[in-house]
Amino acid sequence: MTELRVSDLTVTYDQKTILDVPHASFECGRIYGIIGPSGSGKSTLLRVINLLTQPASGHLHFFGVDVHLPSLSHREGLSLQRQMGFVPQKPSMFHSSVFDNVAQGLRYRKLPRETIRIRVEDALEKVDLTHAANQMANTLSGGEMQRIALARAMVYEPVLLLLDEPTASLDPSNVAIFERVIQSIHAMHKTTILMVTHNLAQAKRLTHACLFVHKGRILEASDTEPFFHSPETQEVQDFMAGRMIY
Ligand SMILES: Nc1ncnc2c1ncn2[C@@H]1O[C@H](COP(=O)(O)OP(=O)(O)OP(=O)(O)O)[C@@H](O)[C@H]1O
Repeated sequence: MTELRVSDLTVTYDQKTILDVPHASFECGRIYGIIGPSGSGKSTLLRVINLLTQPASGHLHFFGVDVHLPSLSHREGLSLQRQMGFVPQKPSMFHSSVFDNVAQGLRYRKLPRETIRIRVEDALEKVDLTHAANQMANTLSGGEMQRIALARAMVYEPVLLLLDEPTASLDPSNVAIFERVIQSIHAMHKTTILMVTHNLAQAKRLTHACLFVHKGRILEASDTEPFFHSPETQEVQDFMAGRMIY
């Protein structure tokens, strides 16, 4: 069942179109990789879906809610945004404890104190940071901060999780931990996940389907197995083989 869809989407900067997506759809409960060369528009696509970038045109069908993106009100945007979790490449930490960093979103939502405590403890356990709950968040390692960001994004149980190159600056052991956490979160909640990644092996390991973005367009989209083993376009074949694409 398709639950997330964008249509007639264009993003322009200085009168130049940098994203042009007539249609893209994502099924509920699957993990998608968004792949493509640098500057092709991957992050912009993620930011449009997260309502951080306003497109020149486009509709978003978000789990039963249809919105015209250029005329979306702040209030409506906020209510949709609260159903999504976003993990950027380099998350910034609030100057407070790990616990407070994860609790912040729930406090904004004015949840009862005890509910917050239970949810935060549960999220910290999932990302294996229970032991660090009372430490200052900005004293932790890059890999641990990335897991705090994931806990922060997951703690209010979003229906959609958006990851923008979340492991790009991590060493292999932290990449492995982060991937394990993603897999266990997905197994537990069946969250729909969209992940921009430059790491092809990671996309193979984690995703059910992939999209290839090139020059602002989605050139290819298919399940992960055929995407990697029988790509249809020359550009994707070249990209997989490590050749320059134009
Ligand atoms: N705020 C902005 N103002 C002007 N141009 C922008 C802006 N944000 C992005 N762009 C341009 O839009 C294009 C797509 O950028 P985007 O960050 O989406 O690419 P990307 O595929 O995620 O790249 P990378 O893999 O290097 O992160 C690039 O040419 C970029 O320079």
